[in-house]
Amino acid sequence: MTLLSVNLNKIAVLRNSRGGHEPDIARAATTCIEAGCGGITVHPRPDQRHIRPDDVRTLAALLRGRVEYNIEGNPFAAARGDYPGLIALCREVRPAQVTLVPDSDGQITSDHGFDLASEAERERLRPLIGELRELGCRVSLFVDPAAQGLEHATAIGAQRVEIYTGPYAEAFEDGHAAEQLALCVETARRAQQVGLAVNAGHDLSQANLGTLRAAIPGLAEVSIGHALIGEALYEGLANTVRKYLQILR
Ligand SMILES: CC(=O)[C@@H](O)[C@H](O)COP(=O)(O)O
Ligand SMILES: NCC(=O)COP(=O)(O)O
Repeated sequence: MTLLSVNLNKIAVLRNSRGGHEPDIARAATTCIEAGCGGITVHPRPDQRHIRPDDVRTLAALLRGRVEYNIEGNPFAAARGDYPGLIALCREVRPAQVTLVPDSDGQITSDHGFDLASEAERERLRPLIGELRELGCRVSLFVDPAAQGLEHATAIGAQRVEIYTGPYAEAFEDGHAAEQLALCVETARRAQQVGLAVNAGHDLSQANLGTLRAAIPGLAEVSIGHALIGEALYEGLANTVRKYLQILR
């Protein structure tokens, strides 16, 4: 069973474009939950272009005891304005899972994972992972499709990795996904071999998800936002979530 976690960033993009409360994040989350999703993902960023700290708090209250809450983001990005930083938000709301992502300020979206072959990178992450685990959060690290150094991830406390599927999705669209898919599959295999559970995400869609899912045995979770919310414009949010769940059955 692969859990579907719906990323609501793009609902917040639309809302923020006008100010006000619509479309409403809580209503969108409730719709996804009632349609059967297993989790909700948000990726707050210091520039608050989409998910804001208050959204993180609202969703925490709404999701508790219902579905998994996955908060993604860069733990090293500085607090800015009323954005207190990723770790501070996690201290407040204690999500089920925190996915650490090494994206920089102002980056249009995530485009690479942590370099776990680098001891310096690992030592920066180690205390943060320790604190998050003490808070009761499961910790996942965003990694490249051809990630190296996975064998060190459990030693610093990580329990999962999320494989960055952007290159796979791009290759799929161009009709030659085999090479990128093989990288994801091999990374998943090596991660599982060292005791890490495997998540995947970025630019997954109804078109490319089934192939990825079939190729990675034991895929624990996919987090999907951009394509899913786009598809929902045509098909409705609940229907779209159900279609993803069909693919994951
Ligand atoms: C880690 C990842 O791939 C997603 O969280 C992606 O970065 C979505 O974030 P945006 O919606 O800000 O692009
Ligand atoms: N972790 C990936 C995610 O949450 C959603 O990414 P995308 O589907 O918006 O590209």
